[in-house]
Amino acid sequence: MAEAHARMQAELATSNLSYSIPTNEAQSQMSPEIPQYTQMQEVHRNNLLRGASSANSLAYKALHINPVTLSWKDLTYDVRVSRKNPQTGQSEVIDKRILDSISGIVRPGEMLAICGPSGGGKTTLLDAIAGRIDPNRKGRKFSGDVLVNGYPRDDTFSMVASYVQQEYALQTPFTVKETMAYAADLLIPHSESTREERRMRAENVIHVLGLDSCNNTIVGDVFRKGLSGGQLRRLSIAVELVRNPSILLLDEPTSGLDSAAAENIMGHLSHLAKMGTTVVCTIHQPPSEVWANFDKFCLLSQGKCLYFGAASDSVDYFGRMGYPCPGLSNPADFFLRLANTDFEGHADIQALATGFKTQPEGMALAAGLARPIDHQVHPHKKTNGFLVQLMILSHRAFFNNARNPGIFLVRLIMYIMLCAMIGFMFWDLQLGPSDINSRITMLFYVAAFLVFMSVAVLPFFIVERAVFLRERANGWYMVPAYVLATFLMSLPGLFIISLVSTLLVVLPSGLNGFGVFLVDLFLSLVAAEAFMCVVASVVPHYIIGIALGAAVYGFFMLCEGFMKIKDDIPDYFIWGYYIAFHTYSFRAFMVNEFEGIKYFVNSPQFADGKAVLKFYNMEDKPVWKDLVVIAGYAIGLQLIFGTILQVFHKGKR
Ligand SMILES: Nc1ncnc2c1ncn2[C@@H]1O[C@H](COP(=O)(O)OP(=O)(O)OP(=O)(O)O)[C@@H](O)[C@H]1O
Repeated sequence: MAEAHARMQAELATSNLSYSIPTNEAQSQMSPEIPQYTQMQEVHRNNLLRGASSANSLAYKALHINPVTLSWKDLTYDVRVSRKNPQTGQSEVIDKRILDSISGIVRPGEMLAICGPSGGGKTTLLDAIAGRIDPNRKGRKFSGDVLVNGYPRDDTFSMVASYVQQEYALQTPFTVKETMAYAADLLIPHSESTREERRMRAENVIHVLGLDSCNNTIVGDVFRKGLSGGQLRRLSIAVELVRNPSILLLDEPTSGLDSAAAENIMGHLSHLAKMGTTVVCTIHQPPSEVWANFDKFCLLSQGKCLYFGAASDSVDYFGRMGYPCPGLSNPADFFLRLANTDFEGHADIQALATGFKTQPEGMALAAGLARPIDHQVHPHKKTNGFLVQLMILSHRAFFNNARNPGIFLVRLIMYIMLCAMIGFMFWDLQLGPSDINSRITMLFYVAAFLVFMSVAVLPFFIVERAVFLRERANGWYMVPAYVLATFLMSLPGLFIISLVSTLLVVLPSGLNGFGVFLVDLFLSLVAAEAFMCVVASVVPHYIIGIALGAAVYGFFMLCEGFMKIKDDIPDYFIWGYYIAFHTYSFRAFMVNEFEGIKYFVNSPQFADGKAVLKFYNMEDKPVWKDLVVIAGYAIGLQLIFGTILQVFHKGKR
């Protein structure tokens, strides 16, 4: 027990935020709103601690949550869309109302479910609460206030709140334990915690979400089976819990799960709420077991609020409004049928939305919003510095690359197979006329096709992008730290691929200049990978990215000075010759190979290597300059990649 207390103390000491935590005395002076929370929390805490042998109880206690009341007033969101006018048949541009003056309040210890039919506005409302809607985008109009303990939400919101999105975005090669360890290392300031304390925090969250049994199971991907859907969902929640957020926002936490898994997750969320977390989740159609967990319920349809209040009062409310819920039926199913305007039998949405404001429940909401909040929270930003972030992200990126078969192993095998074929095809080249052709075509193939194969990594970069987006939107780290870490940690794998490829190509064929060949291939692959990063950051789907990458590389191959020598390239394509990094890569391979060849045997056209270079407009082109240009491309493309992430990938829509 003493050990458990020490563990809890350590947990509290590593709290990421400093809040004014209400004392018992302060709590007793709180408004009538608060005792409901504190008593409930206390009872729940005591119940959990009574069975103190359970690891879960201690873990819950160690999750010391600071109370935050989240409220929103009159959130209205219009989007400009074009549609066909049903009367005239002409297309017209209209302002579509996605959210129509939505208000609500959730207090610590409460779990709010935002329900409604598909397209009702649930995700938009959650995004609006979380500040994930960009009000400055063209064609959008957004108004209304979101308040944290009565104060306008500001940029410290990401320190108090965590958002768990619907799609899983986790790095696939890591186990639950490793994923949580990285989350703790990134989110908990190292200046205020020891490594041991961060590990303890991670372990506690693992206990809280019941993930102990799969502690050593990997997330999994197309190559390897890993966690189940329910476990993935819980891990997605767990990584955001590691910094003890006071507010937890979840978009469809049960989507795609069977009813047992859904019930299990909602049970965990309900526990978290009872411990003081303010929980808001969207949910499409909760089964009755899940419905039982909700304290508050909000029903949306066509962006309008049909009900906001205690879940337990909703059946009575709709009965009063003329829609009695049939006995023995799941209230959530009944409400969804009322709100779903796609099918027959729905309620009069406008009448319900207008009527709500005049009913006692609507007036209680308005009164709750007007009342001052008694508990205070003063979050201030406390994050790790650039170097600490760089160190952790580099560590994570290194092992992610090394263990992700799609990023390293599969590519290494592809390169080994292809380069072995090249080696055997061009075995022991001599100095005859046909060998001149063989050397040139081989170097073109290496410069063009080995670079082209970097397209294969794109789908994995798209998966990585989703992880980055989630983490950045939740304020995990700075973009430059992420870009630099991923860039630096891609280098060892690319060097191994380049070295193995060079060994398999240069040694069997007897090409010249092993060292320069290796450096040229390595830098070309680094530039190619940087280009793929840029492509991955701009395309909506990996298939479009592969098509785009293939098209650009195909064009660069055409322009690199082999298919047509530089002087013969038409003027309208000559820019392609200059911008393609393939040009510099191919030229460096050629100069490295031919500059040292003093003669050819029986070759009337080319007396020596220099004559070949002259024919290809490559004479007097120092290799080092081309290598510097390729390195410049790699760095420049990484800078473009970082700028795109910084400016366009803020997690707002
Ligand atoms: N930027 C936008 N431009 C046009 N329409 C939009 C935009 N954002 C949201 N919408 C529309 O607003 C409506 C609400 O979308 P939202 O994703 O919030 O619904 P939802 O209730 O979460 O649905 P689901 O349960 O299917 O996820 C939909 O009809 C959607 O097409």
